[in-house]
Amino acid sequence: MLEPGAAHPVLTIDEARQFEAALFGGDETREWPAMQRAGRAIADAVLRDYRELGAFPENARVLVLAGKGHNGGDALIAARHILEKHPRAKAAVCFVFGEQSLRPLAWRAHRELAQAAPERVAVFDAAAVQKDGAGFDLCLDGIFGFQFRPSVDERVAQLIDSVNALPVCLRAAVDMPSGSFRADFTYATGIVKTPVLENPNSGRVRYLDLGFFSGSPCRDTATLTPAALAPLRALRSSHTDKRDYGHLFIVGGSRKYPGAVLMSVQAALRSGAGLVTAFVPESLAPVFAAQVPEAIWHGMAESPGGGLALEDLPVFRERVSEKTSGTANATALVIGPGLSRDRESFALVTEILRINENIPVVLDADALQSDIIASGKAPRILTPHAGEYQRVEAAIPDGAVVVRKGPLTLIEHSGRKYISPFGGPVLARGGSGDLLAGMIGGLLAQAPGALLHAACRGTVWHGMAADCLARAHGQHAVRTTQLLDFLPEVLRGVSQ
Ligand SMILES: NC(=O)C1=CN([C@@H]2O[C@H](COP(=O)(O)OP(=O)(O)OC[C@H]3O[C@@H](n4cnc5c(N)ncnc54)[C@H](O)[C@@H]3O)[C@@H](O)[C@H]2O)[C@@H](O)CC1
Ligand SMILES: Nc1ncnc2c1ncn2[C@@H]1O[C@H](COP(=O)(O)OP(=O)(O)O)[C@@H](O)[C@H]1O
Repeated sequence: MLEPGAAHPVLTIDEARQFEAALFGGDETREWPAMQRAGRAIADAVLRDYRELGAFPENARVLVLAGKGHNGGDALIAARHILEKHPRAKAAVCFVFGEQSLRPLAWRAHRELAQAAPERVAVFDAAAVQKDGAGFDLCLDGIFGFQFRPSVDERVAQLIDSVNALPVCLRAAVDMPSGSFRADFTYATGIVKTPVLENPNSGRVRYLDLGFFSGSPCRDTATLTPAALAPLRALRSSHTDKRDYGHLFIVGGSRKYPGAVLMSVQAALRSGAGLVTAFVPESLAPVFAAQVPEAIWHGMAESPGGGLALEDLPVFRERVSEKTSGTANATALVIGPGLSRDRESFALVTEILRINENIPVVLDADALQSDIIASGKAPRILTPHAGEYQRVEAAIPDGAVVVRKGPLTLIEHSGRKYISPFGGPVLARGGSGDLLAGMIGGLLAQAPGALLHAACRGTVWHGMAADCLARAHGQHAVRTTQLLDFLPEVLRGVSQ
């Protein structure tokens, strides 16, 4: 179990309906403040995410697609906040079912928007939206909420299709994309509902915590929150030294993929681990030591293929058992980054997994092979991407923590699932996974009994740092390892 607040439940539509009925009892005086909070949270999140594109344009054109109910109200309130922050921005509001169809709270939200910026808000009918060749900087989709039941009527479907075809820099859906609306981001207000996670039109799912939940989630599926990082934000105890922060051993690298293990080591060093020792092919060790002197580099005999040879197994065995700086040996292992598919290296790591079954291990990349993941009994975290997951799925041992990486990373353990609503396509470049493995390993080395915590915390931290990177420099012209420079910012809450 994670600490309270680190994960909030993901609910089915029926559960969410019951939950909201219990929370608000259909009482508009209680619903209105929640709608205000949702609208503000959407505005803040949209403007923050927009930074991945650059500055929000001074003369931004914002298209608001408002349905009849709460989602329309949330979108209208969000538009008001955006216009208040950007005094030259304009909103085109399309009441998809007509202005007269608005329910009381959505109507109130509309009135407040119109009063806040009367000369900058225009009502567009569907035809005006469809004809708008100039396009929009931002579109807020608040047509349907989770009360929506397919199917969408023909007229609305056509409007959504034409909005999909318009030039729009960022498409944001409130709570759930309406029909076929293709969102770049979906902002789940207060509750993440299961269909959002399955909808291919959701884009990136952002959870906006409106304070509905406290305590530990009692559901099988939960969404991780920034509170998962809380322990990393605390001051370290004064009477400590490096021996108190774990010793991570990383095994990997090959002549074919030298860089992957170097990236894992760099990430592990940034995760707070006291000591990091890397076991790499001997031809690589001196170069790596010159680049990253904080790690202890151990050159191992090389196989003819340029991987780690089996011959140095006794050396590794000795290093695992000996004391370093008077402290215990390795407190966690990471095996796999850049290992390559060398038979000897596979044999070596299979044996390494049998040396000490008390040391928890992260198995990544090429170490994700059925025979390897089944070797030994040490507690383990597996970090497969979709292709690797397919390769090893049938062999995953009971009790393993599995970090299923992808656009929406899912962490599975003992029948529970935790999703990470952080990170984005800026991570779609070689090395992102190597960094994640190093971070999870470094966290695990510091708390070797807490596998689930290390997996969740590492994934959240990595994803949030990726978001900061993309906001600072965009998604395109960056290098994977730049993510590491944003790890402190995530913990210290600077300009997120
Ligand atoms: N700079 C470097 O040295 C880098 C080295 N790398 C190393 O490259 C080796 C091979 O890694 P691969 O990840 O290509 O693994 P594999 O070649 O084992 O991929 C297995 C299967 O998964 C598919 N696949 C690959 N990436 C995927 C993704 N992100 N999502 C879904 N399916 C995916 C592939 O098409 C393939 O069918 C590993 O040793 C890895 O550590 C990579 O980490 C990239 C950076
Ligand atoms: N489109 C995306 N959105 C969010 N995260 C992504 C996206 N693409 C990749 N990632 C993340 O980047 C990492 C890639 O890992 P992996 O595929 O193992 O790459 P590598 O080749 O660098 O080891 C994972 O953490 C994955 O979740």
